[in-house]
Amino acid sequence: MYLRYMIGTWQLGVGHVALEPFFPRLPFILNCHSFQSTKVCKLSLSQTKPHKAMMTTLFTIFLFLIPIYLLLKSRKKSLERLPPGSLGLPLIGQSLDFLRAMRANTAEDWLEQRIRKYGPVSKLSLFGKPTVFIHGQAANKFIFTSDGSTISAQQTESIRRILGERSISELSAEDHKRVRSALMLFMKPESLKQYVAKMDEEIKKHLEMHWHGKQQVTVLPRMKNLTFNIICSLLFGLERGTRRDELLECFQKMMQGMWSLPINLPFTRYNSSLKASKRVQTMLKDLIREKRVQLEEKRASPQQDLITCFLSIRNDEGREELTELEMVHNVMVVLVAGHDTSSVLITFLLRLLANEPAVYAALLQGTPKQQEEIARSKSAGEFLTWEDLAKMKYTWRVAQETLRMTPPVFGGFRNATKDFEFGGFLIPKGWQIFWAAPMTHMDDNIFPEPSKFDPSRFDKQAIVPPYCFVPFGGGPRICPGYEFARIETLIAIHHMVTQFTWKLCADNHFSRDLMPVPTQGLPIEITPRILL
Ligand code: HEM
Repeated sequence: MYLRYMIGTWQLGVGHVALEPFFPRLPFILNCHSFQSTKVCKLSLSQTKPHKAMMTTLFTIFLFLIPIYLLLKSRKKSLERLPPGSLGLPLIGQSLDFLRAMRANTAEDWLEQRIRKYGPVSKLSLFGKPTVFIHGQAANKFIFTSDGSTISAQQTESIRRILGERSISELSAEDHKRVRSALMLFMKPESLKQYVAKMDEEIKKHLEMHWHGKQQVTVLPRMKNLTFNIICSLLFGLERGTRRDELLECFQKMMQGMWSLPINLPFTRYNSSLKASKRVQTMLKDLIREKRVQLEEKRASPQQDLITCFLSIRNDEGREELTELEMVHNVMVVLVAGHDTSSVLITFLLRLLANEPAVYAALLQGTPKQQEEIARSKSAGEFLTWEDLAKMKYTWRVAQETLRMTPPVFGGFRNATKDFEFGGFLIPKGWQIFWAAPMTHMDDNIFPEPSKFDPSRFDKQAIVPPYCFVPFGGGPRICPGYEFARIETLIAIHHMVTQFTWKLCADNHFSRDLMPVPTQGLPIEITPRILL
């Protein structure tokens, strides 16, 4: 606003009409320059030498002012084409308001208010950067499918400093494809099939240790622990022990400061997050080096875990396809992207099943084959198989509906890599673009009666319009952990519903930090269940 005001004032000062009082002879000077041969002019020029000097000075000033005038005019034009809204205070912008709304679980309303006030495209400032908020099916499609020449997926500088500049989310074009295909080699369904039994074992162990013999469980922290352990064991081959505990401790510190204000002073959350990130990186480097030796000595196999898989992918020259830094940063990003999200999904599924007895009953005993029947078909100690998971269709629909109503990832950012137009507005190079999943998930034109929990919406995937159900994002950057998350969620829910019943001990509210967090982490009272 201040800038606009200044430019407006400038314009008045140098504009054609306003200039005349300051330079009453300006038309004359111009005429002189262009028509020196006219009689009047010749006469005038020959009159006095000081007069001529003054005119030359004024002419020089004028020539100097023209480019400034044109620059400011085009700037003003650009500013006028920016989306409506305010950038707020420098650095802080609307970050605190937004974080406050997230914590109060009113972020959807906060965004709706913006839409009512400013329309479908508006500007604001989040996490230290000017930002444009866009929403809806077309906006999602644009965000998820635009290539790096218009927008890039880079995280904010503050997050990049924690997660590293070579992580998949920072990379674009060929680099992104190269790292993503390395990741997908391990994360594709055909590969993950082999790990169903291992995941099953990890989940059973978790229930034995933390659920059986207990009357109360606080779900969210337990699930974070579980999903962290699953990733450590399956993706990094890091089994239970002090090393895993130390990694977990550092990792939790790192996560705590990720979405705080990026002020790097000794007492800030951000500062301790940066320190924890350094420690996590050192630990991962050590792990990678150990695994490299194990592979060389044939004590490990390429398919053993994600790290051995990364180390075994070779380029045309026979060298490792990913640099060591890329391995470290991508292992970190998988740890962050994979463990919090899935733990939130499982937690909110347990909350939902406590609140919706009919859904719980259908999931347990419905037809065709649901969880109870699948459990009955297993002998003691036998692990679930890929085929068992294929039968859990209703459970996954319930999970999808949970993801629609409470997406673990509220939204995300992209960066404009050049000036471009969206919705008739200019989005300048360097600005962030912010998308939010609930804006389509809770749109009653897309999902009628959006506040009603209705898993049948996902009976036939085809009826959900594209780019409207986006808990896993979309396009070339769609979550590569989708299948991994599906498998661990189905196995966890299978064991929980067949071995326990539960009821909530606290109220039903939740806040967002940025992930959804139920009151007190969702304490539940559990009772063991016997299969008949
Ligand atoms: C319920 C569970 C999960 C949800 C809701 C979820 C959600 C998302 C979303 C929305 C994105 C896209 C962000 C964007 O486009 O800006 C994403 C990307 C990503 N996710 Fe997930 N995710 C989940 C589980 C996982 C798991 C289990 C892993 C790994 C083990 C994982 C790894 C990743 C990675 C590496 C990316 C970045 C992909 C890229 O930039 O190409 N996610 N996830």
